[in-house]
Amino acid sequence: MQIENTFLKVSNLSKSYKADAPPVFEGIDFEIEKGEFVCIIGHSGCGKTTILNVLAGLEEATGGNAIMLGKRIQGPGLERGVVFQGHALMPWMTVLQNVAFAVKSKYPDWSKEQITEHSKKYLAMVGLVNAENKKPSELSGGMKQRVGIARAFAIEPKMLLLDEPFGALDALTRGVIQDELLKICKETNQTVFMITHDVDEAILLSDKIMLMSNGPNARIAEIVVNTLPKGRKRANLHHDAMYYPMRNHLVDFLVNRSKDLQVKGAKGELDGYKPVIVLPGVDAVVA
Ligand SMILES: Nc1ncnc2c1ncn2[C@@H]1O[C@H](COP(=O)(O)OP(=O)(O)OP(=O)(O)O)[C@@H](O)[C@H]1O
Repeated sequence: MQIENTFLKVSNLSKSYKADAPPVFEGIDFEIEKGEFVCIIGHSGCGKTTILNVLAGLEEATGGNAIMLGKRIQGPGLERGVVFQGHALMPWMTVLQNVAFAVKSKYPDWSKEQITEHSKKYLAMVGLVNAENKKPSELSGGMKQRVGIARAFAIEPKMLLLDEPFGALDALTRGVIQDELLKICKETNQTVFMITHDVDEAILLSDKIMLMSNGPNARIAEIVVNTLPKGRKRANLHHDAMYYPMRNHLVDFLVNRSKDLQVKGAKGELDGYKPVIVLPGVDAVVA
């Protein structure tokens, strides 16, 4: 089977938490290329976090598999960095120590100086040089989230997994961190899988947006190609001619179409279903 050329290939993934209940999701197929930024959107409970946890190796799928760079994902690994909504910092460690701890796990042979220098480089990237000796309890929510991002980037993961990392932040802080994330991803050609509920965030950041139908029996219903040119800026995004076709398409899905597949899935009528590939404002084709 020729899988080595695809960075990440997810095939026929399904998950059931209870044997006597329908699966949360099933028949999940998608691919991510190196350097791609992919967002996933869907209503609460369709299984987005479960998929991310399978990719992180924190959860086992019931069926199917996820293959990254030719190797099946099994268990957590430092080639994948995760940022959770709740930032999960170690409260007894300083900002620098939180990042350095992760760096030491990834590069156990490095000297203390190397680890410190590397950690500081990533703290600088997220604008936290002056906070390196603070404890998490002394930081704002936005600062904690930046430490989580610096920590995830500092282990130089091949894939970054972001579970609504900005969900709890105010709009201003969120915007600043989104800009930082975009900049770092561009500089490092980072591959990203990100869960968000915010369609504007998805339009700003992503190369493609996967839309999940409602659970149980959730599917990837559509893969929407982001037709807005790269180099996007929050301030003028809404002036782009592609912005409203894109935004309307995403919102229409969430409001109107997200339930459509659920009924068919519950009747077992979706065997072999492939997501529709959509280019809003341009065209719609079935894969
Ligand atoms: N450990 C678990 N045991 C049993 N059921 C679970 C477990 N984790 C998740 N579920 C169920 O699986 C379904 C999908 O949950 P998941 O958190 O993956 O959804 P989600 O799309 O990320 O939701 P949200 O947008 O609200 O975060 C939900 O119905 C949830 O109750």
